[in-house]
Amino acid sequence: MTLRWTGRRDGARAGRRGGARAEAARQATRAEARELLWRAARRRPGVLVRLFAWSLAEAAPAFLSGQALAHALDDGFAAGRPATGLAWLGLMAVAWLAAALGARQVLLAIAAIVEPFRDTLLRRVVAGTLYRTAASGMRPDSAALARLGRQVELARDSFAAVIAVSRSFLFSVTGVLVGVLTLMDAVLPLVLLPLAAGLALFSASLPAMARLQRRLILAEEGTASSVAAMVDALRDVTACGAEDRVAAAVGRDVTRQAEVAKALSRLTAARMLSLAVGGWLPILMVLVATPALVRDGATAGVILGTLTYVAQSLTPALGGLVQGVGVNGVRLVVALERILSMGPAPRQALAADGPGTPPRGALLRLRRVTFAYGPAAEPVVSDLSLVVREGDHLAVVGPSGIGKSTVAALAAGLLRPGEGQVLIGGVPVASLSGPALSAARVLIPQEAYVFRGTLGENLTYLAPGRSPSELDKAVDAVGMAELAARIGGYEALVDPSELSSGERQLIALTRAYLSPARLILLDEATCHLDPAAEARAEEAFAAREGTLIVIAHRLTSALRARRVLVMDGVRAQVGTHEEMIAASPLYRDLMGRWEDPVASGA
Ligand SMILES: Nc1ncnc2c1ncn2[C@@H]1O[C@H](COP(=O)(O)OP(=O)(O)OP(=O)(O)O)[C@@H](O)[C@H]1O
Repeated sequence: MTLRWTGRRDGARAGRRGGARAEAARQATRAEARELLWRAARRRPGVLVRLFAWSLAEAAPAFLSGQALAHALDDGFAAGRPATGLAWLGLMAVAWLAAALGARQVLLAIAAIVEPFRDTLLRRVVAGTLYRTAASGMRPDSAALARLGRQVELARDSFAAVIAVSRSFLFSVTGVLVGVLTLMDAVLPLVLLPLAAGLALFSASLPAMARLQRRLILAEEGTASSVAAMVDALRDVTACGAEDRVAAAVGRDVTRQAEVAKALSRLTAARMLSLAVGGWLPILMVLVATPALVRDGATAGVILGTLTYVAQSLTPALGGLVQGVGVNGVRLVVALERILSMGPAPRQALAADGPGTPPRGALLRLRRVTFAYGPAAEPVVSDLSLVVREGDHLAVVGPSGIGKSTVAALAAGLLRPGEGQVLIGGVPVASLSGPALSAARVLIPQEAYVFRGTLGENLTYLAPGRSPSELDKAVDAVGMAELAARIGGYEALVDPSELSSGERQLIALTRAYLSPARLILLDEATCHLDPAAEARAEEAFAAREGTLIVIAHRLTSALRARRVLVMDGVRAQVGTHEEMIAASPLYRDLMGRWEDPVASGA
């Protein structure tokens, strides 16, 4: 057995690397977000064509309103031909009707783009949660799932809003500019130049606005989370007399949120300025330039038509863009970052294609393995190399949260390393198909899976076709004979809700014992058994052919193992119990505390 591990890095170097890693992760997440949005937009070209066509219909009033009013005035009412005037107004009414029809179809087309996008995100969130639950062996975090579900809804709504407003702006502005040009080309610069200036102002304020909007979303969430934590623990807070401290801590979050909101409202003034310049200045410029325009041949209708274009179409479209992109665009980016920073899509993370047959042998090799739970997170395992030979029995010990379960999940191929490689029997686990991986190793987490069915079905779940005598041997070896008799034998139905946690563990252990896998990983899989039952089960696995790795719940597991892997956060050391007592202060300390009831506080 060999081992190399640099452990978790600390200090300034780690901080710098952490910052660079976080930035790289943010860039990668953004690139992935862009790719997702782009894929969603072009997934159905037919929908895009429909969206374009109905957007034209929706923009009809933007193009026609000024023209219709100008003609209604010049050729109709001012020329004493009210019927002509009314006809032009009627044409405008038809354009509004077309726009109403178009608006409905536009909404349907946008829904056809954003709903599959939402489904993709939701599938990813649910599959990711299931995958992480399987890898960690813990209960699914339903609160986190609900939070991510809300982010998915937010992303869907914001995406829809961004498509709606940017599309509406493009079509309306094109309609207005073409309309103004056909009324009188001399008027065009009076509209176009302020519009360009307004857009430039808006673009310049956008990065700062996006930053602040992002900070506001995070601050709102921070306040909500600290208020929820306070409310949940209200009795504890009162019992400890910590009301003032907790109120001050929550107050700091509220103040932080208020400061960001104030800064954002100052920037909102800049946003209003861009709207004023791009949307209202053209009106002023047209009014001021009216005498000159009249001298150049502009009629009252041209002036009225131009003002209608600006006030009725251009200003609302610009306002929609400023509001829609400034707020919804940022919300979309933040929500996507949240969802994507959960980690890689499960399909990337799990072993998939590859040999359908399990590897020969159960030699486990971790080659310079580094793993972090999120793209920006500090690695839990860093540059770990480990060889556990066929037939070995290794116990993994270390303080809570140091990464023992993570190492077990990496060894079992449930987590894929960010760097390095895991091999079972010389074959990279990442290349094994699901069935081959299942046949090569079994990992039992704390939470044992027992389903409604017969005891025999539960025990032979990983090894169908085992004979009753084989079952008897396994049941006897692991120490569940008494339980099997109490349940009523292999044909008796098992109701998981009627079993204790320890009884469920015994069933899962016997199932693993019966499986063809030659590599067994017990991740605190005996934590609900009493010490004697735990010893019996572990000894049964140690006597079984193959390799055994035990994430120790009690330190007696280390005494039973041939080798011990001690993880202390800086280094990982491996050796026999005696070697570890001599070499590892942490191991000595753990053993000392365990053996000395006063020190251990027992
Ligand atoms: N799914 C996850 N997402 C993010 N962080 C995680 C996840 N699972 C574990 N962690 C973190 O990784 C670190 C190592 O966790 P791990 O469960 O491997 O430790 P452990 O040594 O097995 O702890 P314990 O003895 O308490 O079970 C911890 O800081 C934990 O909070």
